Amino acid sequence: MTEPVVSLEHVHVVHTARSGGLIHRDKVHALSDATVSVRRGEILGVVGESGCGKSTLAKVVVGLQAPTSGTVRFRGEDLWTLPAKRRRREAGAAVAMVFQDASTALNPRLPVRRILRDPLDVHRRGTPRQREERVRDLLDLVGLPGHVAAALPGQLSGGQRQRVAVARALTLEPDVIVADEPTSALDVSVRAQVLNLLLDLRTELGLGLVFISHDIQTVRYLADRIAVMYLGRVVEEGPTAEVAGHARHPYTRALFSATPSLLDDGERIVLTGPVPSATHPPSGCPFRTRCWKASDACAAEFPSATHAEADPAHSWHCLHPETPVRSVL
Ligand SMILES: Nc1ncnc2c1ncn2[C@@H]1O[C@H](COP(=O)(O)OP(=O)(O)OP(=O)(O)O)[C@@H](O)[C@H]1O
Repeated sequence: MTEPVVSLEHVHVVHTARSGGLIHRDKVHALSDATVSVRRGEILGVVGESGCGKSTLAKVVVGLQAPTSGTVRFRGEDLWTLPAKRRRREAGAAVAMVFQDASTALNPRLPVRRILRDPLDVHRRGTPRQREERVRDLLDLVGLPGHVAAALPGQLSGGQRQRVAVARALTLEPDVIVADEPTSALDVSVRAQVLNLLLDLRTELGLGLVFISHDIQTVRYLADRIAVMYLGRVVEEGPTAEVAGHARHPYTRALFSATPSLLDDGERIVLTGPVPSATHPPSGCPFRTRCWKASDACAAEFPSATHAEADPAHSWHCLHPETPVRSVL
């Protein structure tokens, strides 16, 4: 297997949030002990409810968010031990981000040509003529006609704008793109086009993709591997067919029970009770307060990873895992 482009090893991100005036500060555990990696040519889907830490994970993967503890490696190098200038250069060259809403992520006053040229100018890539050619190639790559170069973002449709955002992310030829809910602001009719564009780019360029979404069906369609997050923790991870078809963590099972497939038994699990706060997460397994299988032992500590015998790439953190449901076909 190839070396990961980015790998997170036991990464924690703790934010300090003010509450009750200047004196009192709460610690928000946005990401706890995350160990994930992404390689060229593979699509890692990250799923979980709102506030579970998906965007924080995305920012760590692109090098925008420093870990409070743990290690972030870019092509094997410990990113946050590098001097700031070099860190930005390494991160900028390896990974780029596509944000949720291109209408706010793209400068509305700049024509598309300038939006796409800017990173090339800043990083002094090629001659002015080569940069112009690169702009044309980028538009072509994302399926946009050349005349779009002269348009302002506001003159484009939502789908075209998101294609420009993807082109911008590709400008410096990254190995991996992180897409944080890239289609949620789009009409349903154009969502599939943007998703298929991402799939095509993976094939054509051997690009790696971290695809973050709360839409499980989309992640299932797109991803080779899935990481399931709950309250800052990755609770299950593995190949898509294993995680979606033979979920072992009760939370994953509940999440996927809403999207039946031939592989599951069709039982719908409805979670009750509020999602606990990331400021005061429950001790041990954070899911235990909503879990129908929780025992006293679950409050003691977060369970270490168990790996599936059939496929060690499939792992989960649970003391009372689900029995895998096998296909009846
Ligand atoms: N800068 C910050 N300061 C304080 N708390 C933060 C900050 N950024 C994120 N958080 C908190 O960290 C937790 C994880 O947030 P994050 O945005 O990563 O979740 P998410 O899964 O991406 O949510 P959503 O799907 O709603 O975007 C949340 O409780 C959030 O309120």
